[in-house]
Amino acid sequence: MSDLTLILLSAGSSSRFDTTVKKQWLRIQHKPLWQFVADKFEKSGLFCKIILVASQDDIAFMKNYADYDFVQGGNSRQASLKNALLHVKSEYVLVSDIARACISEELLQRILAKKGNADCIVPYLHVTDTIVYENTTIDRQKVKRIQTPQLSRTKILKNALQTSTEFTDESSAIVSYGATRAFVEGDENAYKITFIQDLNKLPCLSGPSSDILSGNGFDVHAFDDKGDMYLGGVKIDTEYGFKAHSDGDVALHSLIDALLGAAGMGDIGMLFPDNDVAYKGIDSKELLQRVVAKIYNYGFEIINVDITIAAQKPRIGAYKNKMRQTIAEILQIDKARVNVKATTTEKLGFIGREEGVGVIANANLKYFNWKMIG
Ligand SMILES: Nc1ccn([C@@H]2O[C@H](COP(=O)(O)OP(=O)(O)OP(=O)(O)O)[C@@H](O)[C@H]2O)c(=O)n1
Ligand SMILES: C[C@](O)(CO)[C@H](O)COP(=O)(O)O
Repeated sequence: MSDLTLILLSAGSSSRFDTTVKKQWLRIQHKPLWQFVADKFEKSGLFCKIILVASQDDIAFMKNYADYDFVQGGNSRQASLKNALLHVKSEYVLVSDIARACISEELLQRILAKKGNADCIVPYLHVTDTIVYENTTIDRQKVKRIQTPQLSRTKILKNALQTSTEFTDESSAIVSYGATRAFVEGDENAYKITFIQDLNKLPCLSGPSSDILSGNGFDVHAFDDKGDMYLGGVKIDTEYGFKAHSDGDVALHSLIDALLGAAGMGDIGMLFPDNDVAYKGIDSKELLQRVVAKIYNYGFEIINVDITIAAQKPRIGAYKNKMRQTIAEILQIDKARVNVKATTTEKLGFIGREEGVGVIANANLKYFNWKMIG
């Protein structure tokens, strides 16, 4: 049985990456980056346990992809690491940034070959540029660029992190604690994705699949003889509204389900339960905005949507253009890619009897093509 646990840190918010997608959700074919990295480590068969640290929201979605041990992250890299360490019992722990996506077998073996030589084994690279610190040129022979993965004695690392000082890597905490660090040669390919331009430096990654992912949504709301009516994000001029926990915008609810369906993200009730007071009377445009943010964060782009409103009443024609405009703005796509249709049901069924409205929607997504940028 291995005495080594792997912790993959994936709870960052990608603020310096500065684009709509979080870097851990870039796709390699269909796989998110975090899964691509985790699967590669898992294949080595070296670990008794693999822990993925991620945000609470992400974990809910990550579970759809793979069965790793997921642990909720904290507000800093170090806080995330401390949360993960609570679940580590093995003598040794290897910690790596998910953002270092191209870790070679050779680098891993170089690190593991030194196991036991020091409390922390660290890969590093030489510096070849001139280094100026404030206004002084310093001896670059004495400077090292530190990478991950880093191999630590679990007990020492846990103790070293019992401090309020924030360290940017494990080895710095361990040295500050008075324990020992040994270096091994790093690897330029183990580059950390920090800025969008770093996507140029990842030889081990192929781009995302160009498949189109489609989803559908269906929702019905009964009329209420009081209240305001909202449909497709637009206030409709009626004397009646919809019975609902939210504002009852059945068109946006159907569209949300279509988007979630295409992304494989469940349904509206899972995200916004209708017994949660937080959503009482909520503007459905806000719900759509939250879903759209997730869709982009998780590495998707929206190609087009199509909505059919089945209503004997009210008449929709005069509002269609405003609905398209409103929805396009929230989805951050051209109005031309948002289609809204309306139909009666020829007086048949509950819609024909003017008891309520039903809406079906379709959405098509593709993956964010980071290869075009990188
Ligand atoms: N609260 C945090 C912050 C960072 N990380 C992880 O630590 C690694 C190194 O962090 P960095 O590259 O800085 O990622 P982000 O924090 O996402 O980036 P930024 O600082 O630009 O927001 C990443 O794999 C990141 O997911 C983490 O697990 N928990
Ligand atoms: C741990 C690390 O990758 C070593 O170089 C680096 O310190 C992480 O820094 P970040 O600011 O959390 O990306």
